[in-house]
Amino acid sequence: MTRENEVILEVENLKAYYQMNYFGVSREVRAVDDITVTMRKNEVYGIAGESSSGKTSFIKVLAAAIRPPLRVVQGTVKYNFSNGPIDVAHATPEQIETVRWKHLSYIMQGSMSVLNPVRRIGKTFQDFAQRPLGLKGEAFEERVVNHLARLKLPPDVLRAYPHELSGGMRQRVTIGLATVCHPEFIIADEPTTALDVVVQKEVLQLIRDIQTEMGASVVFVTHDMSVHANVADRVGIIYAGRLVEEGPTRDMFFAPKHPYTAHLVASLPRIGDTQQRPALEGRPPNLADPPQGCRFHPRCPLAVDKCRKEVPPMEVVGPDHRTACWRWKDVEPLVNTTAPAGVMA
Ligand SMILES: Nc1ncnc2c1ncn2[C@@H]1O[C@H](COP(=O)(O)OP(=O)(O)OP(=O)(O)O)[C@@H](O)[C@H]1O
Repeated sequence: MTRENEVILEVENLKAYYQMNYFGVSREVRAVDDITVTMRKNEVYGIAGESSSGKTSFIKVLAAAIRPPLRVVQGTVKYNFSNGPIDVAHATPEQIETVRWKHLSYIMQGSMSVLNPVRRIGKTFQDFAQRPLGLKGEAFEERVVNHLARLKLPPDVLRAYPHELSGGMRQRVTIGLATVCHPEFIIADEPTTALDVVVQKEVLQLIRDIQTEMGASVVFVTHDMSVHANVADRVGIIYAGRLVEEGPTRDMFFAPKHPYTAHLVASLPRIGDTQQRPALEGRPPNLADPPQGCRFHPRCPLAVDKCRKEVPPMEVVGPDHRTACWRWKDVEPLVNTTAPAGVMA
């Protein structure tokens, strides 16, 4: 087995719910509902899906950043790190500390939420990285300055407060924090949202370069399919708390096997395309009371009686390609075969 095919993360039957109690009435939001997925060393895995589908909740569990009311109610999240295996869904805070930043790092949504507004960037680097790196004084500073240079950030950034930097610089600082310890697994939530298009491209290229250079695995979330087309090796689609399809990026764009993926892909602009794009009717379900059977059935143009009653299992439909749809053989791409921006025809 080559290093590329080695498994770094195995998620099995993961369920994570928000369990709340208001004035004696309990409510459960099934944000992550029975997800099984494997990720490999050296790969970039993109997670897509519309707002409130559970993407952030899922990667919070992967990042061992679970806080009440979110709770893991079933399943395992096992990493095979170089310092040994760990199931972060059931590990103690002390065990998670042994992998945090050095093996597993997390770029949260919105860089300002990680950067303390009243702390200089240099201090934040100390808080995050000094202990995992085991370096002090000049040796630590040299390591950080060299790393910042790779991210095209000057050393005086370390003396700045977050508000003194531009949005793009702040995002690069956040990527710097998440990568300075050379982690084996990097998790990024919407790393480019709220940045302008030019900076977006720069930040994506940076994540790609660092990933290649360090041989790390990256899982990132964005609802923007064109980002997946440009960056991901494989893409997983989440709908209403469930993984509904995953496959090599190219196959997902050219031969989707789930009607929801077909809609997401069709929403991408194509050069010279004058075709009317079919709109997806309806709204995603309430995760406190999801529909029976396939959760996509109320919006699905292919739905039959079985879809309303029985949950479709994940089926292998091609090399590295799985889908959870009773009617996957009837799914057709919704647009002509012109490649969307960034996807090689
Ligand atoms: N702290 C919370 N308490 C209760 N419910 C929550 C909480 N955070 C999220 N949820 C609910 O969990 C579900 C999944 O939300 P999540 O943020 O994971 O989705 P998402 O796909 O990341 O959305 P977005 O793209 O808008 O960030 C939604 O129904 C949301 O309302």
